Amino acid sequence: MAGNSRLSGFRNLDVVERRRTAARECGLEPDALDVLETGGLDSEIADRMIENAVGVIGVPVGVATNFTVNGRDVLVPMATEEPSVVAAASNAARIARVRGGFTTTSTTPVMQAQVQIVDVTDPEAARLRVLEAREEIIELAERQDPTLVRLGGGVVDLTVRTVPTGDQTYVVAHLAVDVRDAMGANAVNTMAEAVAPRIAELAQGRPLLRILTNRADRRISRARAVLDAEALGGPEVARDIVHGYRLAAADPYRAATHNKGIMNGVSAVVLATGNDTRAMEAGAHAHAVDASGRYTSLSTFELDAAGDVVATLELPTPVGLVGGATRTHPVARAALALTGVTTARELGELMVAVGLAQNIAAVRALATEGIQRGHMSLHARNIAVAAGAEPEEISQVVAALVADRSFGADHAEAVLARLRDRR
Ligand SMILES: CC(C)(COP(=O)([O-])OP(=O)([O-])OC[C@H]1O[C@@H](n2cnc3c(N)ncnc32)[C@H](O)[C@@H]1OP(=O)([O-])[O-])[C@@H](O)C(=O)NCCC(=O)NCCSC(=O)C[C@@](C)(O)CC(=O)[O-]
Ligand SMILES: NC(=O)C1=CN([C@@H]2O[C@H](COP(=O)(O)OP(=O)(O)OC[C@H]3O[C@@H](n4cnc5c(N)ncnc54)[C@H](OP(=O)(O)O)[C@@H]3O)[C@@H](O)[C@H]2O)C=CC1
Repeated sequence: MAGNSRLSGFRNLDVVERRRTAARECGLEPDALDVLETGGLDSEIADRMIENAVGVIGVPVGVATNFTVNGRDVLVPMATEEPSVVAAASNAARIARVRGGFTTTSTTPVMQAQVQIVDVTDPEAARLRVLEAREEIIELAERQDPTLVRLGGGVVDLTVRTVPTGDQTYVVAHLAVDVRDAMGANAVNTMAEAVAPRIAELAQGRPLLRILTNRADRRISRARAVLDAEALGGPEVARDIVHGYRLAAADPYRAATHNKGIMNGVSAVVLATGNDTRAMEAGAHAHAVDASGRYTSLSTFELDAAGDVVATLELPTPVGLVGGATRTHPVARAALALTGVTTARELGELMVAVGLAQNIAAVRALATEGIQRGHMSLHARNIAVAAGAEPEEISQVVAALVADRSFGADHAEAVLARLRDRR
């Protein structure tokens, strides 16, 4: 948690000053974020993390300001290669703050593993035979992870489905497990492999796939924010934001982009905290398919009786504070310390608040001046560097590109050549 996340002028500090300021606001030691200077990972650690390691890739980590979540200020670490993402999240958090920021809730952190049984002659009866052994199967599963059970987690449910396919109907058992502060994939996969032979015996079939489902629809985090119409730019802007959302709700072509904007924020926090970006993305896009099978918007925007915009977002949040790279990656540890979260649920809720902020900023820009002014002004620094600008030339090239509202590579090279000619 931060004492105060409303750090106006934070952007004008240099990188070291920003680290010191963020650490101070979050009550951390002054050097607590210094590991971010180098990315925290050398080839030796990398070699222990993946196979055939040949090195590491750097990704910038920024801090989003202005966030209030459930009445408490928080500074948010975001790892992203995309310009304007951190600015946009901070911008929308500043607007949401006017009406108290983000309110979040979440379910118990339940992940599910699937056990597929093939070659079953009587799948409907097999389903019931497996359910009749519910207690025995749950006990066998929980024996695999005494730590989790000791921490108050463990199996919360056993369900069995029959899944008809072209030539046979599979029996598919689901183990639903409260994984506490873990992402939980390894934990539930171990359980699934342990119980599969017994389930197959009961079903009188052959066990095949035993793996978690990334459709983590029993582990949901939710965020809601009221956006003051005046702070958004006035009642017309508020109405146009809702029109922008409605297109995403009705049209899968727009929904994919709308949801990508949400994931700009979510994935950046997932990556900064050493969590599994693919699991989060898979869960989110599966959740974007509605009951009729149509891909739609993950968020909603409505006008309330006062004419303010109320924005909501619900997402599966398969993320942890233990396991995976969360404790082995030094940057992940520093990033988690910055957030001050103490449970995986709080982390998931924070991610959803950031996703909603990102979505609000993008849709507001699209419903008003368009995305290019804000986004390209910040991306112009990359364009200037790609055109060959030296550090002392970058700000002049950026200023010219923004003034000309022209961001092509040829134009940047021409601006740079003119600048050098004038010297
Ligand atoms: C870019 C802004 C924020 C400019 O917006 P602005 O109104 O020019 O900014 P401002 O200078 O008035 O500052 C307002 C606040 O924004 C923040 N801010 C502003 N600039 C900075 C900066 N340089 N560094 C750090 N923070 C910045 C900062 O919090 C600041 O308040 P302060 O704290 O200073 O009092 C705005 O235009 C915006 O929100 N645009 C949306 C950009 C966006 O969504 N980018 C994502 C990439 S595009 C994409 O991939 C997704 C998309 C768009 O396709 C999704 C979709 O279609 O839905
Ligand atoms: N499809 C997918 O998404 C897949 C993802 N993965 C990967 O799995 C990894 C995550 O798996 P995960 O199970 O979280 O990792 P771990 O197995 O590393 O961590 C979970 C274990 O940590 C121990 N633990 C200690 N403290 C806690 C606590 N407070 N809450 C919960 N558990 C605690 C538990 O038991 P104990 O101490 O006994 O270990 C638990 O089983 C990620 O790296 C992910 O990329 C893997 C396969 C598939």
